[in-house]
Amino acid sequence: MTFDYDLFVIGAGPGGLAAAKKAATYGVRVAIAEQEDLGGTCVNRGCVPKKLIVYAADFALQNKMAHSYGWSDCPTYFDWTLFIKSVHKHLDSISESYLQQLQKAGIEIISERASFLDAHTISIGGRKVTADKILIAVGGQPLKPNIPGIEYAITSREMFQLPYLPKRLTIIGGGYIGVEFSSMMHAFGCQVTLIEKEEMILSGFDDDIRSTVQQALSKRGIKLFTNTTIQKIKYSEECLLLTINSESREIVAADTILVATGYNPNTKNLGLENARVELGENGAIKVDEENRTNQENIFAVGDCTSRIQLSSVAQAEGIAFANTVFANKPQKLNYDYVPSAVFSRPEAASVGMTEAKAREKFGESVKCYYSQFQPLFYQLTEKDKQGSIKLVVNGDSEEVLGAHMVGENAADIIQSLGVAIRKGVTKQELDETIGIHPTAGEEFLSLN
Ligand SMILES: Cc1cc2nc3c(=O)[nH]c(=O)nc-3n(C[C@H](O)[C@H](O)[C@H](O)COP(=O)(O)OP(=O)(O)OC[C@H]3O[C@@H](n4cnc5c(N)ncnc54)[C@H](O)[C@@H]3O)c2cc1C
Ligand SMILES: NC(=O)c1ccc[n+]([C@@H]2O[C@H](COP(=O)([O-])OP(=O)(O)OC[C@H]3O[C@@H](n4cnc5c(N)ncnc54)[C@H](O)[C@@H]3O)[C@@H](O)[C@H]2O)c1
Repeated sequence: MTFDYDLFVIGAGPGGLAAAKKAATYGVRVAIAEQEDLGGTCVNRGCVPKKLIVYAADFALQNKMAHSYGWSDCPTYFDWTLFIKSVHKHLDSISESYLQQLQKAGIEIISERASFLDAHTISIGGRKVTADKILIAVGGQPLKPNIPGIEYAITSREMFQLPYLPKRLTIIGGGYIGVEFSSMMHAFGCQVTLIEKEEMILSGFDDDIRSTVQQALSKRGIKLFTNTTIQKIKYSEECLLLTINSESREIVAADTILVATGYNPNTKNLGLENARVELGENGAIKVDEENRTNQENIFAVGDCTSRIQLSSVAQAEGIAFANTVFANKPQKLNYDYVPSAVFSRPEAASVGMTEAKAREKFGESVKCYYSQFQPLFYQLTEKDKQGSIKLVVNGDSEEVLGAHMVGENAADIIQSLGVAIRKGVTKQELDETIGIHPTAGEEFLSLN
């Protein structure tokens, strides 16, 4: 049987784009369908605009300290509307550059929503196309909990479209998105309340990292409610009123409510039943280690598989898929050492096992090295700004199992350290390494 394409990719986020581009280098005839802008969540309403807002917020934090560094205080004004316009202009230019890259690679771009008619046939823009292999890379979308009045809350998607900064912002969910936005928006002068249902924010991270970030956010003036959920949200002329289910049963007033309680796979109305593709929990596409679904010719990568919902992971899965299927270079990803960072202030980053996970696996032989330090940058001014680092080590082999950090440049430091940890570096080898002084990263080389 002949097909219109060798590979049809649904979704042009980091996963779909990486797979399409890699497959095209192997001489494969590729088409990619995208219903919105090229680049997916990451470029258009995730990592990239988020990091630009982090940079904008850093100016506010640095301005506060500038007088300690000899700069005279002068009035400053932050124009959110102007700033967010220039962010979107930049995002458009990234989408445009993807368009050129895809065209140059000979990949056909179809700017429509795609859905399955059967395992080899896709319906798109009122026509049918066929493909030998199909890759599902449709990402996810924000999950809104079932709370009366939740329709008044916005998601991270709308945060990037805010026409002006709210005076009072309440965030439901103290995970990656909630913590990052609470930190950025507080720096711009918003009164931020963060509500988390667990005992501590940032579930999944090492407990020492969670508590350091939590204390730092509180110290900066973010109002935190943990062990707390929302009973209802009520609209009033002046504001939105949240009734919270905590010991105090307080009512919190907000101008804007951001809900950031997780991401669900985008697998509804995709016609997956027509192709008989099996779904798992919360509609995640079930795949094996080579990203193959239960259908021999259909694969899935990225957030829609709900493995690790990060851009770098989606991208790596896309490349591994193309190498395995089109270049006869079978590639399975190792998910044990995926580094990740929370771009709050202070920044937090992690690679490898948390102390709790390591103890679960290796028991009492696990050794942990923990230190809090005062980053030089803050030493002229805010005396209580603490960085913290932690190494989790297998006591028998001395192998480093995990590294965790809160503080300036944590993401970059952990990323580099991740290479050594993945290669099995021992605590002794770290101790023997000469660092760069004065930096925060050198703290990892002298832990005792
Ligand atoms: C606010 C925020 C901040 C984030 N920050 C970071 C960060 O700093 N670092 C990090 O690593 N990750 C971050 N992430 C996560 C990251 O954005 C995702 O993990 C990543 O984008 C997943 O890539 P993907 O290719 O699986 O899906 P997506 O990027 O979601 O792309 C899927 C694409 O498929 C398209 N699509 C869906 N259905 C169809 C259809 N039927 N037909 C055609 N097209 C379709 C969608 O329009 C979308 O463009 C962040 C996420 C958010 C929301
Ligand atoms: N820097 C980054 O890499 C980055 C940044 C943003 C998002 N992301 C990705 O996007 C995904 C989605 O982010 P997210 O922050 O929405 O999800 P998340 O899973 O990181 O956090 C959700 C939080 O909401 C809490 N929660 C759930 N229901 C609640 C309720 N009813 N009331 C109060 N709290 C509740 C959970 O306990 C959890 O702490 C993440 O899993 C991450 O993979 C990554």
